[in-house]
Amino acid sequence: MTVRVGVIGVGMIGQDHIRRLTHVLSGSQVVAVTDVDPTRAQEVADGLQGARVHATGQELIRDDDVDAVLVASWGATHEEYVLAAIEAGKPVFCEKPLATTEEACQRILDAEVASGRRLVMVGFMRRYDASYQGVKSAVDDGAIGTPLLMHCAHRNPSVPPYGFTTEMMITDSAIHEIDLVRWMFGEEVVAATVLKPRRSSKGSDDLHDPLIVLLEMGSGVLVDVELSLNIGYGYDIRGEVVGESGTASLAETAAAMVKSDGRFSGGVPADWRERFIRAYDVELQDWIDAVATGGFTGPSAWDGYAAAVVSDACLEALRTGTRTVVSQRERPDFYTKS
Ligand SMILES: NC(=O)C1=CN([C@@H]2O[C@H](COP(=O)(O)OP(=O)(O)OC[C@H]3O[C@@H](n4cnc5c(N)ncnc54)[C@H](O)[C@@H]3O)[C@@H](O)[C@H]2O)C=CC1
Ligand SMILES: O=C1[C@@H](O)[C@H](O)[C@@H](O)[C@H](O)[C@H]1O
Repeated sequence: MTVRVGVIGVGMIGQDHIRRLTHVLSGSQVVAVTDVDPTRAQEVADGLQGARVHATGQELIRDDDVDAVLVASWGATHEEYVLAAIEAGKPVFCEKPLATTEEACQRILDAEVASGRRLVMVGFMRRYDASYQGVKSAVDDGAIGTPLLMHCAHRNPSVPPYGFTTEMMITDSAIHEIDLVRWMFGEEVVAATVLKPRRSSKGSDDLHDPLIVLLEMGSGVLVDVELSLNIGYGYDIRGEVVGESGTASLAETAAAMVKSDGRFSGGVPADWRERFIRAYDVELQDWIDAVATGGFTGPSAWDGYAAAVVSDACLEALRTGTRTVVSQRERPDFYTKS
């Protein structure tokens, strides 16, 4: 079966996912697109054979020729599309974040549970990255003993000078580490603290860049996340778990290390598209395969909700400068199989 996909939001990642669905992966075809920028939607459709442009996301979701929906519009718009897809009984891949508030995520959970079918997958692609999977294997196998700490760095070369706020450093960027550590350690984050180091002059005046986020896991594992969103030199994602008897770290990602003239050097990825290119491929193929067989896979709406709750606690910690306890609702049995 070829899964006929409709894409809502055809900006950077929407177009990148369309490229992989069309040219890299198997079993799917992009048959419809929409965007609040109709010119952009038309340009993207023009590059696809026979894809139609819908005036709205709601219209695209109702299209009988669309089997499954991919949401890649701005975070605050995700809720209405995910809810509409659930109502239409269509599988939906939603880019992170699932929604921007805990309340919005709760509405999605309630709707999905009421529908009786697992339809939502959230785009936390780091779970599909081979290097993160290697670190997780070392943790799970006991190769480094009981885990105690994790150090993470999330460095973007730059973010737009307008429109990218300090809060988005949490909701848009740190949300990846928030999901990652829940997956890595198989437990929940119970408290969060956000520290504001000396401010970089490279970001806009109202951006407090960098930040340090401290996440306390239920078992006592402490995670520190450095968020530097105007680091300049490239897109650099780092992670190291410290255990009682060893450490496990993400490897460097350069394809080659060149040694010459008494020096060594290797490339740093330009952006998330380059760094996680394989992870996005594997993630979306996994989704297409699950949709084709009527099953479900990957990070669930519950994972999206759990990350949002922690993200909200981080925002509170950022506002108040204090350690903030995370409290989440009881996990419905519906999500036990994840
Ligand atoms: N998993 C990952 O590593 C990444 C995930 N993302 C996520 O993907 C989403 C999109 O991000 P980008 O592509 O970077 O942004 P973008 O700004 O490049 O693209 C978003 C597109 O959505 C359109 N749009 C906005 N509101 C809409 C609405 N109500 N209905 C239809 N279209 C709408 C915009 O016109 C734009 O074309 C965000 O949720 C972001 O957090 C983005 C980059 C990487
Ligand atoms: O999701 C992403 C962006 O939206 C976000 O702005 C970046 O900081 C992340 O590294 C990238 O993966």
